[in-house]
Amino acid sequence: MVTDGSTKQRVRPEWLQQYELVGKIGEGTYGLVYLARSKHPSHRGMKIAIKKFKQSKEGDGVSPTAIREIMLLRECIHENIVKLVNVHINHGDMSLYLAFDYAEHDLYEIIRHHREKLSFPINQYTVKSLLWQILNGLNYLHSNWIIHRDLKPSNILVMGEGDEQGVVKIGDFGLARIYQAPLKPLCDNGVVVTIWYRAPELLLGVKHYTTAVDMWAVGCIFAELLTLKPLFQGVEDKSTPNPFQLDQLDKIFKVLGHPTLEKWPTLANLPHWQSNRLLIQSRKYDNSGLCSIVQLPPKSAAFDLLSRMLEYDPAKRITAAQALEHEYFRTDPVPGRNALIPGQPGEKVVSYPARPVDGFTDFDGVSAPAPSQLPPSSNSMSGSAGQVHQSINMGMQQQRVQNPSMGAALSANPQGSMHAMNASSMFVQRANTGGIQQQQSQPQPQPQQGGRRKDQSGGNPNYQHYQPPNKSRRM
Ligand SMILES: Nc1ncnc2c1ncn2[C@@H]1O[C@H](COP(=O)(O)OP(=O)(O)OP(=O)(O)O)[C@@H](O)[C@H]1O
Repeated sequence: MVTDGSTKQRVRPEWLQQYELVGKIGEGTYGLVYLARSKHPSHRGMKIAIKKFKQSKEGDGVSPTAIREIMLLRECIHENIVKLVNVHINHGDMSLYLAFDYAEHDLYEIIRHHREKLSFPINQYTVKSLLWQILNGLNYLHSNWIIHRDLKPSNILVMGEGDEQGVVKIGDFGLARIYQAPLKPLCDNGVVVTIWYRAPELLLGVKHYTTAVDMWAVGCIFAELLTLKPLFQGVEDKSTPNPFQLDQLDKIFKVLGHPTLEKWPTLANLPHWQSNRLLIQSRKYDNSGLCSIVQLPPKSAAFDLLSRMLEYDPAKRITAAQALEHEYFRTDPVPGRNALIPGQPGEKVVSYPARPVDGFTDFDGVSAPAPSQLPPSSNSMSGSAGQVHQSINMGMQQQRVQNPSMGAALSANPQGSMHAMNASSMFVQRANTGGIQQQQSQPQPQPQQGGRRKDQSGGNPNYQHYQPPNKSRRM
């Protein structure tokens, strides 16, 4: 127990005492992300990202989305997939906390840094290494029947200083699911891929997702790495629950031309193609052409790979496994493990900024007073979490208060319901999960080392006003 000097007592969950909470680093659809440091003697000071999931709307505890994320993540062990190190549940409000290895960067920030602060593009070696590692992680997921479904730059994490510097980690599996029944209709889930990275078959109402939706998103990310600008920036029409998003399709068709039945025979079966064909076909485009946008020679390996990722017909779209074998990765500069170093001697080293941390927002997303205003013994975040714990579900609460451990590890049974495990086993140890075997993909990127240099300032006025869709990304 911790008292904050007021009449209200705050309970400090035991699991939270393993960490020194530093502050909030981001916010997504499903909750807030915090930076913390481990206090454990063997890895004291190690940075951890803690994702707190919002309660489900029904207020009935941990949401199915969160359960899916845990089940998937606990099984996913691969160098290019973000590592889940710990799982906690606060029984007071059934809020869920997932602790991940912390990644200092993500592609959203890296691209933004080049666009807004630097006067040069991302070097070729870095682009290639980032892309190779995204594909390597994705190939692992797809080989294990997992579709990510929400790939976008902010979900592609890149490790900062340390042994894994410059290594890509695919993050945010909140929307992914195992598709053991690949043809199971997913209408009940709604449309899930963020609109700019959304594949055309989804926009036209396809009933069954395939791994090809991820490859489309990777194509969009590849183009964005080259140009520093989202390739298809459609405006989402939020007034409709159906997946048909005309403006997004419009942006795609403007660049790639109209899809045809010749190129995409199953187009005719898509519900929103049938109902909107005349409207779509009445629009005329003087196609700007993909190669002029990305400024790649049409015969280059890079352009060939990009076009195959942006193939209209999902059945013809290149797979992650095929993409890893593409000529693009065999030609100089070959990809490496540390993506954040120059490919060639003499090329500029870029120092990407650390994530901004909002140290005054507590675990409830509520702004706390500055530390100077707090009594010496209080910890604003842990205290606050305890407060939530105390205020909800008193029956369970009283039982829990007597239990020295306020958190508990989670296990999810095959029916998807959760139960708390013995508090003494509250650390979910990946080593014990018997996770999915890592698939070997080749060629393995060659490890490369290198230092960094402070960034070069200089804005690119063309992209000053670029904003991500729906919400601001940070804080
Ligand atoms: N392991 C991590 N280490 C460091 N930062 C992370 C980590 N995981 C997520 N983040 C960052 O936290 C922010 C919010 O992430 P989150 O996954 O909750 O939302 P999102 O991907 O931005 O959006 P959405 O959840 O709506 O898809 C992002 O900037 C993301 O890069």
